[in-house]
Amino acid sequence: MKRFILGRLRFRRGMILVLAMFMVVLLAGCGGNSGASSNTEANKTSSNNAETSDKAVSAAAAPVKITWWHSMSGAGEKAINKIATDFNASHPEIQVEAIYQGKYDESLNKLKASLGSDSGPDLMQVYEIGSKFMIDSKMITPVQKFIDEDKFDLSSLEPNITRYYTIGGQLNAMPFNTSNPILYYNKDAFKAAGLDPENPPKTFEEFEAAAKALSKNGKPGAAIAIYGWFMEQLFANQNAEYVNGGNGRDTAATESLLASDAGVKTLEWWKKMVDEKAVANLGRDTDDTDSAFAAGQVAMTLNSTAALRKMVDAVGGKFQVGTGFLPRPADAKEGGVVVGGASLYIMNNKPEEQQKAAWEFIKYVASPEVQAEWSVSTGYFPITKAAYDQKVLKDNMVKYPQFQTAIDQLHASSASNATSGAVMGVFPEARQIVEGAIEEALNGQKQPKKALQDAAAQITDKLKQYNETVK
Ligand SMILES: O=P(O)(O)OC[C@H](O)CO
Repeated sequence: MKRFILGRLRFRRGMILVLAMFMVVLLAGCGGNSGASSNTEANKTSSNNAETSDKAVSAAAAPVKITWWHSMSGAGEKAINKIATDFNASHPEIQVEAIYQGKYDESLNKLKASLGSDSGPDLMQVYEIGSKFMIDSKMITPVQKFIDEDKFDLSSLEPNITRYYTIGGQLNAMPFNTSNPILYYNKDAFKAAGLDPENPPKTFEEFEAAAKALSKNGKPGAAIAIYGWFMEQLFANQNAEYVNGGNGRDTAATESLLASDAGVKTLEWWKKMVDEKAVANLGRDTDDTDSAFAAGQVAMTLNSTAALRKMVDAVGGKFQVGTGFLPRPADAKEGGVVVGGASLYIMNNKPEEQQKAAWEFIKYVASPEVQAEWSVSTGYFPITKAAYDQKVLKDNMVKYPQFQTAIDQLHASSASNATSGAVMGVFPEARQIVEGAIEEALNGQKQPKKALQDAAAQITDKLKQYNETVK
């Protein structure tokens, strides 16, 4: 593809330069022996022609412009802007404009609103749970098309990552920012509470015991945000599927399994800790739990590895930040985490030249060098194994060994439909419904099982409606 675009531009540029040089030689020849003034004239003419040809070159070489909508703020946005700037500097034939469009939900809604017009982007970052919707919408060109045409080698990509985005036998989007949820804990507070700072809790039971030990005078020792992603991950960590149809991967999901044993066990555990005042309920936003953790108000929390750079910076050495795996019930022997974060889609309503330029950019973003820098600047782990050989990543691991946890957790996850992640077109809505159910249970409005059953019925209903529309 790059060869195609570059080839066309270079051919045009080359032809213009050859013509310009021919004119210069011709005019210089015309000046002949006519002395200094004639030479000056010839030089002028030559320089005029060169100027004309430069203009022609720059007009002919006008870069292909592509817009990239993304949802990264803070450290992520800074890193994204750097990627785009560096790419533009090294690829003058393509210019990428990165535009922040709000959090994942918001940017996807903006994309939906842009459908039917060409006001949308060329390249779109969509969170993992938007995958099925993006495919069913038929508004994308699967990256598999470019991979095949370009014979792009996927072998160095993390299989656990491509597994998530391989739906319908092909890679529809290129993974970009990949994460999983980890435990963040305050090593100093652990020491003070008589807990082992080098041995974070691994099970639900150990987490509860640690949270109690860290609680003081009715002030909870931990906080967990009401984030549907955690429920999804805590299911996978018990190797439990979230929807039927092999987690929606074998056949289209028609039923939510939210109220199954894995869900009930998880929500009962969570509610018990809130009732015991071992875990604080600070609402849905992980920014609030992060702030409480960074301020030393709670000593354990859960969040994406994507928050790691920000967290380490926010704590600023006030205490030692420890990281651990996401806990699971002691009797759950298998499972693992699902790849979170987002991937990049090429929109199919843009001219072919722009789609190819978007693919060029994707390849750059997937390179070991860019992935290593991206990982160090954020906490997302690299999509390619080759990034681990990059010095910048190696140095960062030495300085911040916490960055290793999510990678180890990813590699420790067993491969199954549960850990590949659920697939459903109504996932964004389903996540909101789940968060409502968790709230109802934690606030005591409903028993955990009842809250989950009601939510599961709503999701199943949405799945039914959705499946009707995509038939
Ligand atoms: O915060 P991120 O980017 O790690 O994403 C978390 C979830 O996967 C979003 O659905």
